[in-house]
Amino acid sequence: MNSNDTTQHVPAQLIIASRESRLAMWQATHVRDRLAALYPQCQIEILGMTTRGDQILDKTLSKVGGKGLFVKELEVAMADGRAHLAVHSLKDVPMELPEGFELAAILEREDPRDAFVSNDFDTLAALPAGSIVGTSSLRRQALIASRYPQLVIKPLRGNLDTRLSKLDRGDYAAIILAAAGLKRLGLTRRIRAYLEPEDSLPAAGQGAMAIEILSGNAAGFDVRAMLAPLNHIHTAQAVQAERKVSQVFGASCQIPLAAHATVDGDTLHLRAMVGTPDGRRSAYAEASGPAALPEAVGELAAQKLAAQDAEGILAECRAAAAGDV
Ligand SMILES: NCc1[nH]cc(CCC(=O)O)c1CC(=O)O
Repeated sequence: MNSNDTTQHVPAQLIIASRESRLAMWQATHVRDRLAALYPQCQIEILGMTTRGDQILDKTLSKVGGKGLFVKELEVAMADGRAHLAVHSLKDVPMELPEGFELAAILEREDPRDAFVSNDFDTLAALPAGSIVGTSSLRRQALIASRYPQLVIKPLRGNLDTRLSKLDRGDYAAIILAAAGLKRLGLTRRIRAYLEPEDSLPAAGQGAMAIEILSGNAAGFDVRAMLAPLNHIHTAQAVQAERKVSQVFGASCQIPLAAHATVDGDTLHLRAMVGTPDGRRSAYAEASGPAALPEAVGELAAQKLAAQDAEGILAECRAAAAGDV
């Protein structure tokens, strides 16, 4: 057999585990359609599931256990043989996956920027003093606190539709959301302004989708090889560099941390930031290097942050989080 001939390995059925939010379902459907085009003989289905992260709507995620809450149930479904792959927003995937799981493909990134969404105002700068801005991201909170100290930040949880309805009923003057989610759901018209990476450096992995699988050929066929055509090399390199920075600082949702990379030919450019939630202290670094060695570029940026007392900043974050309970 020719090694390029994968047809013999294609199973009759493939099951995709997904959260049930509209964005998660859009993403899972996108993956299903692309796989269906590649493997017309395979029947592909989506198994929708509610995760603990979806159920907890009243607290800031950082206080209830962080990102893992959105992926655990999907991993259990794969381990039980109820699904072969899981589609995630990469931003929600913890840096360290549980033993036995791996990311098999990273899809081409959508717009990585944060978006300013408001019914009455055009930009953050246009908001009157005392305006309430909704975000539950410590990274976005730190940015707003440092640049717009006259604004009041209030937590905002729930899926995209829930967040938009809280804005529409007047709980907030404006909210900050990832542009990627709004664009995927056809809600681009809700975006009043984009926060450029210079002003609001995106979170590691923002705008990218990841496909997680069980390592090895647990199901008796090579899922990883089937997903390989969906992997977007430049996005994969960029997010590896970004996630390295997060990993070095043991990032949980409790740290305002941003990392954003772009790949230009063979070169990867990475920008990274850590700060305190009150926006008073931050460290910022840039690093460039071979796109083929993304983790090395990530480590270089992390070293530059460390040289600006990133550890001291993180210690302050931990103290703030502990004092908050
Ligand atoms: N934390 C929730 C989350 N995870 C991924 C996205 C948006 C889509 C993406 O970044 O791929 C969002 C919503 C948001 O931050 O506004």
